[in-house]
Amino acid sequence: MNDAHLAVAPHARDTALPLAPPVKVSARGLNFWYDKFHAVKNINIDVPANRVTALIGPSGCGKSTLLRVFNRIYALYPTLEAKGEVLLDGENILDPKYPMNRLRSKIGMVFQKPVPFPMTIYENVAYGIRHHEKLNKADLDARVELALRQAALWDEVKDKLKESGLGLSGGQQQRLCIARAVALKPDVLLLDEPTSALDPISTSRIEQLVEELKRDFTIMIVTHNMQQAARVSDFTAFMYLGDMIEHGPTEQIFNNPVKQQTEDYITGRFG
Ligand SMILES: Nc1ncnc2c1ncn2[C@@H]1O[C@H](COP(=O)(O)OP(=O)(O)OP(=O)(O)O)[C@@H](O)[C@H]1O
Repeated sequence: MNDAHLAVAPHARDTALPLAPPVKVSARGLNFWYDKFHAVKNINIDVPANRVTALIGPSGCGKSTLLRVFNRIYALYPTLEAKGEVLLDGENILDPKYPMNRLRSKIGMVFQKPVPFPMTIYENVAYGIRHHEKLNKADLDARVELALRQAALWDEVKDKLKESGLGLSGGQQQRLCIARAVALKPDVLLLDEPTSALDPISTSRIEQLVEELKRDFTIMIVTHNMQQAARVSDFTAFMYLGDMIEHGPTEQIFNNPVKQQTEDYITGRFG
């Protein structure tokens, strides 16, 4: 990949959106260890509300690890440790006193491989809602429909809600996983290489969807694909060996990076 000046999506300069969006999530002095391995090093970043922030960098640089720390997934494993803060609207979600249930409803995550639950399409979406809220049947139906619409899947599945989610195509399954995540009305959506298992048409569908979803959610996306980062994100952070080398508006990172390492990566000199 040798294109130093990737096309940056026009939405990055969208004048309909305010120029300086408020900060939704901030990492402050964030470090993470897999046992003794220091995988994420002293990260400080502000993630703007209702924008897409892409994490890029060569394989093993810590992108997915950082994303998962934002969802405190590591807390399930005793040898994993995070230090520092992740502030969501000013509250530290890494504080063990911050309830996990609340965290799961505020920060949704979608993984690389679509993994629907082995249940109906309807239940895939309703399951999480029921866990967090008590709704009557009509309200639950409405929430399931809304989530499937937000995930741009409703028209394709509205006549087969009682069929298994596993019967959908890969791209549809990934949109079902997105519906499952947005159904809880989270503030933040974390997308970990959401298109890497998908064909080009499904990939472009999801990219289009990400553009629509940022009206309602703050989005962080890990991607291997620099063109994808340039297409979908408003802000980009470049990581290398656990450090965040540089972050800023996507247009600046791709066209006018400050650090030599960023330029080398963007221009395909390493990685
Ligand atoms: N469960 C684990 N136990 C120990 N080390 C791990 C574990 N998961 C990841 N690592 C290490 O942490 C570092 C960061 O990994 P991570 O998966 O976050 O990188 P990445 O930038 O997302 O890579 P990729 O683009 O290849 O997915 C790597 O050196 C990796 O080997």
